[in-house]
Amino acid sequence: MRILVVGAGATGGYFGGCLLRAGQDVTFLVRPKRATELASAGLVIRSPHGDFTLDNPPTVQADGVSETFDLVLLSCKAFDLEDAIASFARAVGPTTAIVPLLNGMLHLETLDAAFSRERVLGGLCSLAVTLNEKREVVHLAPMHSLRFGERDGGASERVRAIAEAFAGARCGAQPSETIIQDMWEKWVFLAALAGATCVMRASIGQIVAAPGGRDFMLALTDEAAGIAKAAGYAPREEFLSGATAMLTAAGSQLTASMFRDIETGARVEADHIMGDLIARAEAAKLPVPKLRTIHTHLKAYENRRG
Ligand SMILES: NC(=O)C1=CN([C@@H]2O[C@H](COP(=O)(O)OP(=O)(O)OC[C@H]3O[C@@H](n4cnc5c(N)ncnc54)[C@H](OP(=O)(O)O)[C@@H]3O)[C@@H](O)[C@H]2O)C=CC1
Ligand SMILES: CC(C)(CO)C(=O)C(=O)O
Repeated sequence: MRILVVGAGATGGYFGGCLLRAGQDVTFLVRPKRATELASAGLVIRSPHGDFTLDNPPTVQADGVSETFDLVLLSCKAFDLEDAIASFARAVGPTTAIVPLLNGMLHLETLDAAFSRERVLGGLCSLAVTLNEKREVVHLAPMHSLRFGERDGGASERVRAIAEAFAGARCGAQPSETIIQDMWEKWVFLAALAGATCVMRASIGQIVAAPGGRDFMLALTDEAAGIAKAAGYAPREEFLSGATAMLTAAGSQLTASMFRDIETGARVEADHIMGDLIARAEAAKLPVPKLRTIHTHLKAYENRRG
């Protein structure tokens, strides 16, 4: 299977690197600066599962894309989506499957409009990963998981083929027959985690140790879960109990990637993750005051960045 990983940042570098280490036919679509970094230092991955370096990983830049691929693993941030689509459009042929790893949901519509719905699968990844000052991919905690599947549910030949490609990659990748439900649940979890850690500038453990912190986490989760329910994807009991435990765990050092981005002054996906969720609450006439405040906070941060 010919695999194009769009972006070699935190998530793309991690999952693409695991596939490449397993001997898969992987090419990274990168911009010039990242191409230079990868050519000189290789793709360096630091992980609790073991560090590894891939020297000279195969890369291509947008103007060099001339062939189609079987699988496009899309790992850009939402604010780069249009640019990324233009960059990898020529890699998409009649049978190409696109698996996006972005948080949120709105990108599915953008990808459908660009490539047609049948080429776009559902996808998500759950892990904490970042790039350090040396531009190495740093996997911050052992958890890693990647899900992909047909948006209408069920199994398919192409999903089986993708699962086979991931089989030796040792990065927690699994097919899902409920991928849209999974994506909604992840969005609920992320909205509460990113919302709280960004607005409080603190980890879950630090928030729940503060007066009202636990109640704040529960109320935020409730707001987000209500939106998922109104959209027809009420979070499952098992998900809700696991998520609530993680979002209220005493001493937890858990934060969101959006929090890490704010800490380094980087751009955030405010509209894609929080704004779109609020738009869906509005459509369902649901009051979500806490999520609204968080969105205002993120937009104010963006305004301050200029
Ligand atoms: N980091 C995490 O722990 C997690 C992140 N996510 C989600 O995954 C998505 C990706 O996040 P993350 O990996 O952290 O982001 P990063 O910023 O680390 O990586 C994104 C990469 O995409 C590249 N990119 C953007 N546009 C293009 C383009 N046109 N051509 C080639 N490369 C491009 C960027 O390249 P360049 O270096 O040139 O800017 C960058 O390297 C987000 O939606 C995020 O919310 C989900 C789970 C966990
Ligand atoms: C929910 C979480 C922490 C897991 O992947 C995430 O997606 C993020 O930090 O962006």
